[in-house]
Amino acid sequence: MAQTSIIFRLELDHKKVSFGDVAGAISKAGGDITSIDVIRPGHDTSTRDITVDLSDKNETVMIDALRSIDGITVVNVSDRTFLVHLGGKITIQPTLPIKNRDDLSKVYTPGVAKVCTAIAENQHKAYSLTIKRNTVAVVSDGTAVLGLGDIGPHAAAPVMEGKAMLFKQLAGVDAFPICLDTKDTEEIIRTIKVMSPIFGGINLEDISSPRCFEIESRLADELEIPVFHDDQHGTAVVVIAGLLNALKVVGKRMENIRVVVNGIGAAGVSICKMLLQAGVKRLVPVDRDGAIVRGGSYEHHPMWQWLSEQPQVESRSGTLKDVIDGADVFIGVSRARVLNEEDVKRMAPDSIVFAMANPEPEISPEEALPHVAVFATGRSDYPNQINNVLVFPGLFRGALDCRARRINEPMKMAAARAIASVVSGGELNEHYIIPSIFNEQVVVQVRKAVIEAAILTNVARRTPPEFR
Ligand SMILES: NC(=O)c1ccc[n+]([C@@H]2O[C@H](COP(=O)([O-])OP(=O)(O)OC[C@H]3O[C@@H](n4cnc5c(N)ncnc54)[C@H](O)[C@@H]3O)[C@@H](O)[C@H]2O)c1
Ligand SMILES: O=C(O)C[C@H](O)C(=O)O
Ligand SMILES: [Mg+2]
Repeated sequence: MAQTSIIFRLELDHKKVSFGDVAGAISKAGGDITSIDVIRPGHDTSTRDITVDLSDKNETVMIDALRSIDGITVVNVSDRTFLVHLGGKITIQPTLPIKNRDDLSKVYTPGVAKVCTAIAENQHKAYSLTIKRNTVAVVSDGTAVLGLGDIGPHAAAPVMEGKAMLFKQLAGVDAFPICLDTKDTEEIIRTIKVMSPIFGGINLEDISSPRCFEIESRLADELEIPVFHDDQHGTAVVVIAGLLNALKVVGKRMENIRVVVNGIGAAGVSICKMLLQAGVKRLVPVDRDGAIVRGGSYEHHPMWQWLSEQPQVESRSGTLKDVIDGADVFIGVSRARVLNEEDVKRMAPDSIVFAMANPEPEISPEEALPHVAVFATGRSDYPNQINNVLVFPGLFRGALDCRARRINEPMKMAAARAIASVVSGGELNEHYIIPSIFNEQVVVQVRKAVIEAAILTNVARRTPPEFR
């Protein structure tokens, strides 16, 4: 169940209640007190901020329980998650101060004109003389935000700001969130193209399928900077990394496993493609209407049509509940709670379940864990977090540092292997198949692997000194 952290500001009338009564009521309503701050001490009454961890569902129960006690006044309730978003999560800062007219004349007119002219004469100088060398646009139209669906560009912003924070903190990449108020494929392509001169790369985010496929492939072809749809390829890369290690834990091989992928949207299509590249021979892609089968007809969806033409895709039709029977691996990038305990029980022995829908996985750990050998989700509050945040910071760090023209398949596979390799043989076990995002080796290794692959495949336009 999802946990949340709430701060209750309470005024206590000491003639009627003791702090012990408050603590007892909180615990009875299912909360854990994690901190207590005395805001106003007093003999007769006092005000305290009590931080409580509780399940999402218990919040109103808790408020009612506290209000019902004579002597407690609930002054305010604040959700700590909202508090960290107040005013947005990133800011822009100059790299040097402007202290006097001399400084001003260099960073701004008239001095700046010389620099502009230099770039006009040689456009490549934009990489050394502007923010282009280190800046990525994180672009969404708000149509497939996490698993929340089409919630619009304003509501998408907290996720895009979050991605920008992660880019900066983990890899030193300056990323700017851009939420577009259009769902029109051509308009999105055109908008990104016209704003591209200032950016060194484009990270597309939470754009629903199937539009995301055309938007990405057109931009990748038409722009000279890397364009990467995070939900497709970031997810596929991290899934392959997790699977490489999970297979070692259970002692199975890519060539022998039967894999069910549920949710053949942005993430699912790219995961299927990368599984095939990694050597999977039995693949069952499943969407809302059941399995996508070899020999089927999916004219309305070119990527599903492509999948149905692959020899490794099974021809047996059925619903998720049918095809899960005997599967070695389940990868969910669909919706919350589409699997239950009975379903995972019917998988092959030593099964692997990656339930990656956000914010609620396809099956909860409580239900899955007793029946599977390896379990992972996309969330930071459970073990084995398989999330594309392990990929995009290091991947763009590498792509920017070697000025890659694009991000190709060998670069993605190299990134997957690099992430997997951060967990050493001695550390690897069913609860630790994927490194933490706070493991500094992740960005270091992904960057290195991506640059090496870019140089080998001739998409690098610069060789960083340590690779010469
Ligand atoms: N952990 C991660 O790093 C990570 C990365 C990307 C996406 N995700 C999650 O994966 C999910 C899908 O993301 P996306 O960007 O691919 O979205 P998307 O909208 O492109 O695709 C979702 C697909 O799931 C299908 N679907 C919906 N309900 C289904 C059901 N009950 N059974 C089978 N298929 C169903 C839809 O028809 C669609 O094809 C979201 O919950 C998202 O948060 C997680
Ligand atoms: O944003 C995340 O946490 C992962 C992924 O990009 C998603 O859309 O769920
Ligand atoms: Mg996303």
